[in-house]
Amino acid sequence: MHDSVKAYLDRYSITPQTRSFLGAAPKLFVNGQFIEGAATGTLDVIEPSTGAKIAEVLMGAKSDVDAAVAAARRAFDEGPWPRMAPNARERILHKLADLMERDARHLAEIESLDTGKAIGPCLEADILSSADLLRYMAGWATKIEGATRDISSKGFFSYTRKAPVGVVGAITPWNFPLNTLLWKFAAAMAVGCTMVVKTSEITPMSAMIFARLTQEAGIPEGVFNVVTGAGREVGASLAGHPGIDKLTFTGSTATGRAVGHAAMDNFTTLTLELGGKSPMCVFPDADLDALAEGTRWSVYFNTGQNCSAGTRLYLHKDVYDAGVKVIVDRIGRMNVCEGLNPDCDMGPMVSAAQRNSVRRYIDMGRTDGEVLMGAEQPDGPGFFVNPTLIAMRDNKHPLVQEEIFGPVLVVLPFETEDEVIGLANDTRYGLAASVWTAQNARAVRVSERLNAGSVWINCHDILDSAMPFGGVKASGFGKDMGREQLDSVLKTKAVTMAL
Ligand SMILES: NC(=O)C1=CN([C@@H]2O[C@H](COP(=O)(O)OP(=O)(O)OC[C@H]3O[C@@H](n4cnc5c(N)ncnc54)[C@H](OP(=O)(O)O)[C@@H]3O)[C@@H](O)[C@H]2O)C=CC1
Ligand SMILES: CCCCCC/C=C/C(=O)O
Repeated sequence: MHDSVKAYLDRYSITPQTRSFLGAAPKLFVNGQFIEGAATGTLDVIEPSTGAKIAEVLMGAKSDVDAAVAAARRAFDEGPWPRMAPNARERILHKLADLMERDARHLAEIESLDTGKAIGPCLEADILSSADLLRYMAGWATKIEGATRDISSKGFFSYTRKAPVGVVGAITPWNFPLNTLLWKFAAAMAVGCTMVVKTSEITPMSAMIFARLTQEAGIPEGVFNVVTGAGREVGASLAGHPGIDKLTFTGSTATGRAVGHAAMDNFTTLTLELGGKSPMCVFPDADLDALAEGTRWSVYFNTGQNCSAGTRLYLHKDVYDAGVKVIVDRIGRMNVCEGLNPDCDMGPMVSAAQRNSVRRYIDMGRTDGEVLMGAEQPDGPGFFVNPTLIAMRDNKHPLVQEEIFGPVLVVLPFETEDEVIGLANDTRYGLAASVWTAQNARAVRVSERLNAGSVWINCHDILDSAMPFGGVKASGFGKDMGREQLDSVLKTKAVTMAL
């Protein structure tokens, strides 16, 4: 391990579990075993606050995906998991949530070291919220119901029967590695599916700890499998694998399109949770302090690496200056530093490539807009980008239309309700949006007209295990979380019996 990372770890009292995990390279998890499989080599895992290598991960091969899918298939076709009493599955999932809570600090440390996340928010938003989702979905295990349909007048008795869809393939991103894995895992497990997950090669570590916890909780072998490796190899072979029954993906719109085509070639059912460029529409009567806090939580939290971040701010002209001021005051106080620092509000970007991409957008903003905050970038080996606010005029500009995935907020003025709805909906994306006003009637009216999967009123990015999440248009389709997700991991059979 590089001296700078050793010194970084020594500055904070990390758990012994984290130290020992970093000493041993994570392996693939297939059929209940940690194996090297057919891995062709390793990939360095880079710690973003120092820019130095912290671990290595195995580069799995296509044959590892085949082995993992075969294990998941056996576990589904012959194993106890889909066949056990639903309340037995429920108990195991609650035990797994207990274990996540027991090891929450360790999981948060690993997630922070892998992604650069600020440890405090990471503990809450990444780890504990994932355990909460597991408990929420565990409760559904005993509540999967079909229905009877009365066609007795024709001399028949009919009912529907819900059954687990089968083997679920999941491809997860690097911005919320464990959390998005749980977004896929919890519902699938509750109803009795089995699963193969391919994690992002940038952030593979928390899934490995989670795999150990699934063993400890008593999830049978083959039910949950993890194959690390490159997207273009492991990810592509999982997406197009004829042995999976459902593919669920979170990531970029471009990759989502490719995996979607691959899945459709096999008639594999599909959930795509893709990019966003979510608008915040702020009317003159809005609570601007709440708005500033909303931008902190949504745009700058997680260094802007959040698909539903409210990164397009439309401020009514009457509160334009006041809105900008309150945001600059609030966000300017954020502590941008290394993620393990307990006082960290915002850590570095996940990778040098992501930092460079964000800097290119900021450079564009310097030329084509007016920088109101940030933009100057810290030196040093870590992948830091300061919180940035840029005034723009042209709604068609790439800074206003493209997903930057960094701590960069663009602000534009508007005058009328119709105008802001037009501006907000003028995007290829449709993941989320928010309305900020003291008038309930206006809030509801505007929320009805915003074309997005989630609309928040006087808040942004308030997520809950019970609320479905997923977009429209180039933000994808299908839902994670909420009871709405269950249908995506179930198949419905219509049964009719002659009386
Ligand atoms: N909606 C969201 O939450 C996310 C959006 N993004 C957006 O995407 C941009 C680029 O990030 P990037 O890491 O490239 O995101 P990707 O969409 O490429 O990565 C998401 C997942 O897909 C995998 N993957 C990559 N290529 C393929 C493929 N051909 N077939 C199957 N799976 C594949 C990745 O693996 P691997 O990492 O190994 O390549 C990762 O596990 C970001 O700047 C951001 O705008 C990114 C992440 C999450
Ligand atoms: C406060 C936002 C939490 C988002 C958690 C998961 C994000 C998923 C995504 O970006 O796709």
